[in-house]
Amino acid sequence: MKSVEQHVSDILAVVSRPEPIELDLLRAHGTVLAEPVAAEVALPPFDNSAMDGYAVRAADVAAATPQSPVTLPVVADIPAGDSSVSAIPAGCCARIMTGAPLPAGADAVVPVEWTDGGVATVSVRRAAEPGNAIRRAGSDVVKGAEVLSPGVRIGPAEIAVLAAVGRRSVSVYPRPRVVVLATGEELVEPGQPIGPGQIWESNSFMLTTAAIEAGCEGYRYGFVGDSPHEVLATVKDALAHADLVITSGGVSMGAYDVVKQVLQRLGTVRFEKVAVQPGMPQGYGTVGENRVPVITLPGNPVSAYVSFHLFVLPALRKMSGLPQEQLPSVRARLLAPVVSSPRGRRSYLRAVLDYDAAGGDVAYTALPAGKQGSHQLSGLAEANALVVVPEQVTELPVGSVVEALQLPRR
Ligand SMILES: Nc1nc2c(c(=O)[nH]1)N[C@H]1C(S)=C(S)[C@@H](COP(=O)(O)OP(=O)(O)OC[C@H]3O[C@@H](n4cnc5c(N)ncnc54)[C@H](O)[C@@H]3O)O[C@H]1N2
Ligand code: MOO
Ligand SMILES: [Mg+2]
Repeated sequence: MKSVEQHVSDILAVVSRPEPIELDLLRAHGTVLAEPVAAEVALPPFDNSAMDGYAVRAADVAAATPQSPVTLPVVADIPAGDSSVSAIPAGCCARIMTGAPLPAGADAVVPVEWTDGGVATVSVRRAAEPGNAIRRAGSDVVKGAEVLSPGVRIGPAEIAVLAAVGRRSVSVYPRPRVVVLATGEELVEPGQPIGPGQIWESNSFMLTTAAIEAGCEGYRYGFVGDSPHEVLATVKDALAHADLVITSGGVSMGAYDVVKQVLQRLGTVRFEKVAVQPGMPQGYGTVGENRVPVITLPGNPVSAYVSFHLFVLPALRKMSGLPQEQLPSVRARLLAPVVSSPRGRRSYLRAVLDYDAAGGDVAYTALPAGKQGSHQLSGLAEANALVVVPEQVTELPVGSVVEALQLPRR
């Protein structure tokens, strides 16, 4: 059987990072930056006041105390955005607001709270050190400095930085369009009644939303039955709209597992067994004239979920322009035993990971969440981690220290 690592690297070989596009700032939210961004001007661009108060020469108010305040004439009023006051003479001051340009001649700002708030003259009760309440030009960013590097995901903080350096649009990698198609004759749309032998379809909903949470455009193509004709027609149609097609179901040994036969006809897709539990039957390749990458996941719901995190996420990262990165991994102490894990396959058990302040160098506990069968979905919602049981390990007592992969936060 093939290793998990080999399967990830095989999948990464069939997907590629797209050419960057220019997007308006708000549309760029959630995408990955494709260019280094530098500040064209210093930030702040000019010396300015950090407080509402009076721009003074520190020397003029050096003797001010509550008992003997210093009174100065107010020769100008400087709101934010007003650069008309170029300088103040010695022995005078200007009323100034937060963010307003500091006039030449002034070297300190006295907050209004230290004064009587006068308009024509002001009485200052406290001395200000030179530089008090002044934000110097370039004290945030010097001119020409790189403020963002390529490969970062653009969230609100990055948007703030981009806007603050004057960018209205940026070069980013387009969000991958991920089309999800489930297969299975037994499937029924949720909301419709189910008959004997039928179940409600869930994988395409899970996979579509997981792709969206990973920053992609996710399209649920719904599901098709197990007729080769139907699967073929639907996959062909999906290809026109996809940078990646994810299928669920129909990849194991069953007589009606048609995904295999259909995709082999449409392109170069390999179907293999990966040494993992759950998620053993896997496929990947490219299909159609445009060689659209396809990843075929097993139909068992938990297998599809775990496979998404192990095999699809790395592909989505590459296609999004992100650097490769594993799920965050911590060491945790098991709160319940692992009774049996298949020899030769690495198990991923969904678990509840908790911080353990008393744990010393093992700072987490992990409690396997619910029943662990590939069809047993119910424990998934409470799980926030996958506990890794290595290939050669078949059981683990309570208290064993294990590796736990943290699932993306919701
Ligand atoms: N003889 C063998 N049988 C099976 C093997 C094997 O090696 N030899 N592997 C087992 C393993 S492991 C898995 S995992 C599954 C994979 O099956 P398929 O990918 O072929 O998926 P299906 O047969 O279509 O369905 C499996 C299971 O999952 C349910 N399912 C499928 N799609 C959905 C969906 N969209 N929403 C909810 N549930 C879904 C389906 O009803 C089946 O119960 O094969 C084992 N068998
Ligand atoms: O490998 Mo399957 O995913 O055990 O159910
Ligand atoms: Mg099957």
